[in-house]
Amino acid sequence: MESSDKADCLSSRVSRAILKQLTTALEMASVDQLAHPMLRIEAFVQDGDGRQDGGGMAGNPPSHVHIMTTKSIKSARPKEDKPPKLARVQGRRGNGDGPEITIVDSAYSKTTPETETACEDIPDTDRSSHRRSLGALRLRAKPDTSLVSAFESQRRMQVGEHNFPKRAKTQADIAATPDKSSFDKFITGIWEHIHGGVHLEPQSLVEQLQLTATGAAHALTDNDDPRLLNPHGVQGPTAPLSSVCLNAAADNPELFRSSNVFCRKVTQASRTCRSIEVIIQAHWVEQFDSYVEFLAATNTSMPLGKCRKAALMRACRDFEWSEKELRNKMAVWRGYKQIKDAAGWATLVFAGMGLYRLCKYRTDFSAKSMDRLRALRRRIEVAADTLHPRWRQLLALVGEAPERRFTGHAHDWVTFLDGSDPVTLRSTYVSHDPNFSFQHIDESIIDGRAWVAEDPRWIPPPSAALSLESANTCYCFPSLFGGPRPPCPVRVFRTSDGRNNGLQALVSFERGAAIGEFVGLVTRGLENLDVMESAAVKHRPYQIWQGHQGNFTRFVNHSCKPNAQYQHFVWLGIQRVLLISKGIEAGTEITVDYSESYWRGLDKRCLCGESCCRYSGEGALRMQEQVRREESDQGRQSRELDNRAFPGLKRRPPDINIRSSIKQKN
Ligand SMILES: C[S@@+](CC[C@H](N)C(=O)[O-])C[C@H]1O[C@@H](n2cnc3c(N)ncnc32)[C@H](O)[C@@H]1O
Repeated sequence: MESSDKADCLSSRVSRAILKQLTTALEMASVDQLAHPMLRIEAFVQDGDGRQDGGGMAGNPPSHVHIMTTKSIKSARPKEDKPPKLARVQGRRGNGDGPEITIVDSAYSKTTPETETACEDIPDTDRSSHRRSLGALRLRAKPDTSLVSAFESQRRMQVGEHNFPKRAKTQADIAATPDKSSFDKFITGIWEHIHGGVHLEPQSLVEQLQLTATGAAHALTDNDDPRLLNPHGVQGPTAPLSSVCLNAAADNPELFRSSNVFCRKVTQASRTCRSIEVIIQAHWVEQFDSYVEFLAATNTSMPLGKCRKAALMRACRDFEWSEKELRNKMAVWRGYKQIKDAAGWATLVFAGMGLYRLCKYRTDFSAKSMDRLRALRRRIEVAADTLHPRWRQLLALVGEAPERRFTGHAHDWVTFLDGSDPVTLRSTYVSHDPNFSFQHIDESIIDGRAWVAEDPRWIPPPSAALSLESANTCYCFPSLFGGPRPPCPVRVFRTSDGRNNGLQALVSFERGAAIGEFVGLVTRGLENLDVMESAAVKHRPYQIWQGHQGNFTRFVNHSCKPNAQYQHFVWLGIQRVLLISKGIEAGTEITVDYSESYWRGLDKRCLCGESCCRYSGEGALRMQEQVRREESDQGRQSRELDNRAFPGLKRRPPDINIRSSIKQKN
């Protein structure tokens, strides 16, 4: 008899014996009392060294047989009573050297007890079906492919050696998965946060309001009374939250004002908290690294990897996070540290929400990007120190010096595009003007000696009514004149081509946007100096001079292909000269066309470097010659005067003249 047949017989005998024992033990007259009786036997046969395969143990390959049978032990039933079929799985394990493992499940037997008992007498032709119906014990040399194919159309789960059980994605699954909308993500986010690691503790909020808002938020603003944060006078960290908030209706100006200030303070405080969060997290990564170094130094036999693991495990316990969670967070925090290393703490403190995304997805952490950040470092620090004088107080939390490095006005510093240390504005002028001084102003100052008590920029109402300039319809006006002007995102920088300083746009300005107003001393009669010439009323020209007073427009250079222009507008009856973008990319220099009347007869050459440059080299000389010829034309001279008086009406860009009255040498 073949070994497989022997196993079948063995299976039958064992089944019968167990069945007999079971019916006695369970005091059953017959298994027919059971609705779906099944018998399942599992047996192992292996070498006596106690090893099993698959465990990665060294030594001889295991020589064992693993036999499982799930056997129906009840006679055939009517079709409608059949229990649902179980999955039939047939698999093989082993490397071919030793006996194989065969697993066969048989759900429902059509065999009768008689056929089971007479196994030796079964004709060869019936044996395969007999074996299958028994789902019997067997040793199998090859898998029975007939079994596999018989169930190919059924749902099958597989457990691979290393895979977690999963159902393969079908093409239909992929096609049916729509992109999640932002709203769906928002809802999912709520569930994730409610069930996730968010800790909202109102009492700690009170502490934050008191400690952070009065300390750190106050650090970011100069002039507000921190007591306004707490209009109800919270005395200590244990005060209830209700005593902090404003719960009365704002039905009088004072309460409304308190509410405004309170809301602003809390908003600033949460912004400050975000800054604190990122610098602490970047700093924690530094501390983690130094703790790993400490472990490596004190345990010389411990490999660095193990030191890291030990530090991580220690941190996981203190954070009360899983290793996976901490590792994920740490990857982001390490990004913060890298950015801090390249561009300094100010970059982290003033980074927006983009910082998290950048560090989580590491979208652009190339060496080139880091070099760009390094070159920005000093420019960011100048802006941070001068516009937020107390921001460095936050650095006390990470053991850094809180003293600011760059004092004064933001434009008292000249920065370098290559990232070199900034220099003072004064130092860039003293070589040609030892008495150089510059006062930063937001509004023009009327030169009393030139204009006594009147403002030459004033436009009388009848004339204003006729003028297009009086319409005040430009959308730029609210941004420039509708409230406090925020500092303009521009920076004075040192040019590398002999034009001394220039003005750089830190953000992009869309075409038509007002960048700022040309302000300075409103005077008249100046000669041999760079001035803006204008006139609100015909035959009453005035000059705006930025020699000692002005704003950032003072540093706008000329280009023959400019990306901005000066334009007249009238605001509340006063003519203004605005610097308007023609479409400016972030990081580029802001330039205007000073106009022909500026360069005419000037013993300077234009250094704009544009291929269309009109005032340099041969072209410039030809232009100057032509200008000389034109100047002899008296009629043209008077037309020019008109144009200067009403540039907004009669001339389009360049419509304002910066005029240098330096006399022509000949
Ligand atoms: C209004 S200021 C501009 C800022 C100036 N570069 C500075 O450092 O103060 C005008 C002066 O800048 C210089 N300048 C501006 N544009 C120039 C250009 N395209 N070529 C040469 N010099 C230029 C000239 O010296 C001019 O007198």
